Amino acid sequence: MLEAGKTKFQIDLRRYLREDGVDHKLIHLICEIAEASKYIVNSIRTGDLGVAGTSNLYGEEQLALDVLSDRIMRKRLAKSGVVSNVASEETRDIIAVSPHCAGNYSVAFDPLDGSSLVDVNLAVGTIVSIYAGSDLMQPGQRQVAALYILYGPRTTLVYTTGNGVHEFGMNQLMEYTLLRRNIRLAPKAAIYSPGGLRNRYSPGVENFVSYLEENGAKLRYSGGLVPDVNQVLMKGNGMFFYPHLQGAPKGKLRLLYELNPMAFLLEQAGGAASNGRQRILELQPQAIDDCQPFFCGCCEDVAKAEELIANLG
Ligand SMILES: O=P(O)(O)OC[C@H]1O[C@](O)(COP(=O)(O)O)[C@@H](O)[C@@H]1O
Ligand SMILES: [Mg+2]
Ligand SMILES: [Mg+2]
Repeated sequence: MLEAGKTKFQIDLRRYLREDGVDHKLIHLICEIAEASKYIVNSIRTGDLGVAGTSNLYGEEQLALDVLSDRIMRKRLAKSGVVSNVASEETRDIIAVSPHCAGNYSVAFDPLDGSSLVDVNLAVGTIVSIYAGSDLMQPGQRQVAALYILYGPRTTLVYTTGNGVHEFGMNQLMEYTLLRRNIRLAPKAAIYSPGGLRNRYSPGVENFVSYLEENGAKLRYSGGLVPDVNQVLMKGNGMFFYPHLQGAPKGKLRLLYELNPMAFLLEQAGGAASNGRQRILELQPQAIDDCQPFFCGCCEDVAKAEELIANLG
């Protein structure tokens, strides 16, 4: 297997996917998404950082960057020739591209995750979930691939096709080359990222925070799902949660666009992801805008969160 830094040449994403035995249409799709990200990163670096004057399905004000990133992704996917249906956090319905083409894939995505961090110049991302065929309303365990792109000081792409989790970095030529293969999580967290308002936590979640702190876990929270989950994965010993809250029993994060792809990646790294009562990847989505509480990261801590929530709520 190819190793970063152990060969004379950089190993690029397409070559790595081929070596990984990934279906050629899926390779094409992932590489098209990687291409789209070059335009998104350019927009983030130099584009309009203001509001678009519109709102999305969740009633949230859209940034010009939300709208632009969504358009960049949708155009690229529509022209890829291998996509049946797409669903985006920024659009109201599933959009049919070529719904009846056999052998195609369907894609759900969050084009710009962490919009509230744009004005303060913190890291943001794009999250992508891929299914074979045309059905996007399936439990996440049927995903064939998931990935995110992190627009931080460096741009990185982290993917799984069900054969481990691999990280690529964008080089000076804007090509993605291998940084780390087979990223793994330890069983227990040394850092934790708690989302949502703490004074609205349930007793179970409040106890979970105490448990993490008593076990020496340090607070590390940016407010962006992609950088926060990336930190859990790359440090290999973290816990992220955005729980059910008083007044918001389903939390804030979206099953199709955010939780399923992140859960697939975390499980592939030896971690776990739960809504506090059930494995995320087993949940049947009821609507494209379904939200769920989210507890993910090191498997022993996810199990502890489930235990405390079962006992205390
Ligand atoms: O600051 P809040 O409202 O608690 O929410 C933080 C969460 O919301 C998000 O920004 C939601 O994603 P979007 O930016 O794509 O809407 C996550 O990245 C983050 O984990
Ligand atoms: Mg998001
Ligand atoms: Mg978003």
